[in-house]
Amino acid sequence: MAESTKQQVMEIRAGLSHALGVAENALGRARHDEGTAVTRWERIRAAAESRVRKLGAARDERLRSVTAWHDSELAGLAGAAAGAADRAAPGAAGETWSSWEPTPLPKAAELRIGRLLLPEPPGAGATEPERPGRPWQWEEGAEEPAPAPDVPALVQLLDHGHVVVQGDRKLGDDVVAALLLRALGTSTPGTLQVIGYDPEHLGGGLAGFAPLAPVRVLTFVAPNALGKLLDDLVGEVRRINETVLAGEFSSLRELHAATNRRPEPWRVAVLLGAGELNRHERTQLDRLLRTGAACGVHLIVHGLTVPPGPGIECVTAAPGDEARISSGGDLPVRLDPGPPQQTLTATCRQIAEAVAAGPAPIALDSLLPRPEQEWRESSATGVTAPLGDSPQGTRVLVSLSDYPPHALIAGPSGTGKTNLIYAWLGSLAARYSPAELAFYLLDFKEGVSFARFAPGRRDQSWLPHVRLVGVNVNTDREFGLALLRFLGAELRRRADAAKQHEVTNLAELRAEDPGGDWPRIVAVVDEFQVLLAGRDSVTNEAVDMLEDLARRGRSQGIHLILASQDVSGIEALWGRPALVAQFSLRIALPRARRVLAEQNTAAESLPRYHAVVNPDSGATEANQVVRVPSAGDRDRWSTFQHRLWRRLPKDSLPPRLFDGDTQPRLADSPDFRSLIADDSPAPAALLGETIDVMSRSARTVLRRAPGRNLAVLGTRTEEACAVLATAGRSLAAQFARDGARFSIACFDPDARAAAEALHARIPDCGWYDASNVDWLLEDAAAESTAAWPADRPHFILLYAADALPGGKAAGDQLRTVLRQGPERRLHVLGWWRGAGLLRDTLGGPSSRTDPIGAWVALDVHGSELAPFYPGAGAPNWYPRPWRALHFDRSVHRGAEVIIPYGVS
Ligand SMILES: Nc1ncnc2c1ncn2[C@@H]1O[C@H](COP(=O)(O)OP(=O)(O)OP(=O)(O)O)[C@@H](O)[C@H]1O
Repeated sequence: MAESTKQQVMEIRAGLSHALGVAENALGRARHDEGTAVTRWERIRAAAESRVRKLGAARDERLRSVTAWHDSELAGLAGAAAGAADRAAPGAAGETWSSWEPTPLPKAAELRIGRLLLPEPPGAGATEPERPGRPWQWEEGAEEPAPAPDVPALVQLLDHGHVVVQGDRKLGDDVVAALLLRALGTSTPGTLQVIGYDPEHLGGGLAGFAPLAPVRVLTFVAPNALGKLLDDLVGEVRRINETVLAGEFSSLRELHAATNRRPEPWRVAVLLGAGELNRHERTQLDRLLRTGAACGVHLIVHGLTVPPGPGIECVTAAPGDEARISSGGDLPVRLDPGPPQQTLTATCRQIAEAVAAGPAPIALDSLLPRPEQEWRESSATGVTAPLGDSPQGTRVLVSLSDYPPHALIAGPSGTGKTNLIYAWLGSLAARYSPAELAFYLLDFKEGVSFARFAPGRRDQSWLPHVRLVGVNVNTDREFGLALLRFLGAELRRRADAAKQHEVTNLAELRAEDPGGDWPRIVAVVDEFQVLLAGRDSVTNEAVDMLEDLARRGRSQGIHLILASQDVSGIEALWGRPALVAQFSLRIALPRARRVLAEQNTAAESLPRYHAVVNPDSGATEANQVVRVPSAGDRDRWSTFQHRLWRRLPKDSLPPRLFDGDTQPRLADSPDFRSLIADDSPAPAALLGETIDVMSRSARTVLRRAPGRNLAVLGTRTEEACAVLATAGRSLAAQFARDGARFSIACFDPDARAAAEALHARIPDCGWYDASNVDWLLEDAAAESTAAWPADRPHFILLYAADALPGGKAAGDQLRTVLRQGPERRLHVLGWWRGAGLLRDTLGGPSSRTDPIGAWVALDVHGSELAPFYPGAGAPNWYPRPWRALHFDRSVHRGAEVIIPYGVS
């Protein structure tokens, strides 16, 4: 038993020990599991925390970007609104008072009265703390969103409607003052008139604008005159509708946009508290509210109830954020303070001064049709173009046709005569193409006023209609004659064509010959009194030709415009009543005398920049007052001219420019350029440029015949050398290398350089001076008396022939050459430094002068030339710089003035 008990104990012990081992194992595993679980739990917890953090950051980031987007979107919209407002209210219309100054604008703008208070972005103000609050969520250095721009509160007045101010009286007064000042500051002085009605304060409400009263930019009506004011304004509206808009336009704004004209001022009536209106006043007010704005009549009403309506902006004046404008809906408005007193006074004074100085210029554009309408008119029966507006706002049209055919313009210096001509030509040039209308322009004034129409160094364009421009012609009256002769020739061409087609005037000729070149011609001669000054042959010929052109040009489409500072003193004109009568279109600038009829004094009281246009020889009933736009601005003119010029075909020729102040160049002479080396038996020596419409060269033909020598007379070395150089070069150009012989002899050291220069230009030319000229003369005298003419011509150019050395023997030889040489093809082209010295060479006072068949006189008086001039008289010649008198007895009836070619 004991054994079995022991056995049992052992078994139990073993069992217990086993159980203990198992339990310990289980405990160890459980502990391990617990450790694992704890680790896992901690990991999971850490991950969860990190995710929460990340989600928070992502949420914050998202929130931040949504806020930023919203802010920038709002700022963008506000910026766009501010930009639009800037465009709608540029310069003085929208500038804040701190930097405000008047800036007249080309068209009416909206006017600022305060600031629109746009909704604040949620990021701003109260919501600020919600911006990223944790340091890691806000990037260092990131830009704060820009503050929302200031969006002005604008109201429309000029060319749009009326403004009614209600609410706080004092703030309302500031609004009225701001509106008025901005309206005045954005319009050109004088183009806006203010009429004040202030029964309570008797004008005190507009006291700051008082400087405008003396110049009538501001007028007040009496407390009991509201009815009359409204009646007057209604009357203006009716007149403007009837005569200015005339059914063609629905408003002045439309008229302005279409024609660039603004013939009527804006009239702004400020009604400050009117009490009760009677029925008539109410009706008239309603009419104005309905119809005034189209005619530039606008009302600013303060302290009077006006029901809302189209075109009426209602401003509710209130402090803080309580103000409103009807076009702004519910958006609150913060009103600007009233304009600073100093700004107000200074601006009003400035405007008053400008108005007192006279009306502001009107731009040339107001005369021009739209570009797409240019060159549409036909000149078959005449040319008609506006010259400006009448004081009543209607356009004043000026015509040249069968009646009136020609115009006389007068205006004392500085009254705008040249400007009027520019404006008229511009107005015509825009309407008629160059095929319909051609201009010939001559200005006898010193200066270059017509030069703008021709290509210049700075601007290569020209006015396409212009065929001829003469500037600086004050000393070259002959150029006036040349123009008249040219027009006379054109008149004959037209008359012949008319005869051929059996018609009597240009309109019929054009109908019969549609392919012909028959533009109307308008020839303008500014300061034409210079042409008719003096009792000489130039004046006589000019008046005769003018009379003929004026009489017959009418039906052939040739129109003359003569302009002068003072026509009253032009004897040659008033001595020919028949001539004056043809100039039935009269244009008088302020204070012009005698151009209108005797009793017609309209020009005496004309304001600046105005003219009286009278198409009926100055009869008072035909007066039309016109305000002439300014055509003086070179840039504007140039833009206009370029536009027309670009329409010309590429190969169009520029107009002929005659500038009396510049020396022509031989190299530019078409006659010189066309010379060919054909060994002609009748070579022509060119001498200088003729004063002519075409740039022709004066010439003397040196054929084999007695007397075919040329003498240049006078002491002016440079000019004498220029004439001889032209003659020598042009002759040389007509011969092959051996075709002619040239010899140059020079006896004046001052001329030596020029003589040598010519010598260098002519191949194989002989050179002689005092030391060896005897060889030349001996040889030449022998040739001159030979039995047969030489086989080639010999041209002897003598510089200072009067200083020929060699005494009597040499003198005799030279005489022989002069008398007999030309028949044997020996020609002398000599320079004598005086007409008497030439006479001495020829053998003294009783000698014959016919060996000198042609001469060019420089500083030699007409009377000294008598022996070399046919008939009893002497040519009418007073020396003037760089001009010469040319006479060739084989072709001329009288001498002609020429311009030596510059040395180049
Ligand atoms: N209608 C106008 N509007 C604005 N400015 C004008 C107008 N007419 C003339 N002027 C200006 O007045 C000045 C004198 O004008 P303009 O040269 O045409 O006068 P004028 O009578 O031809 O004088 P002058 O004979 O001395 O040349 C110029 O500066 C010109 O720009």
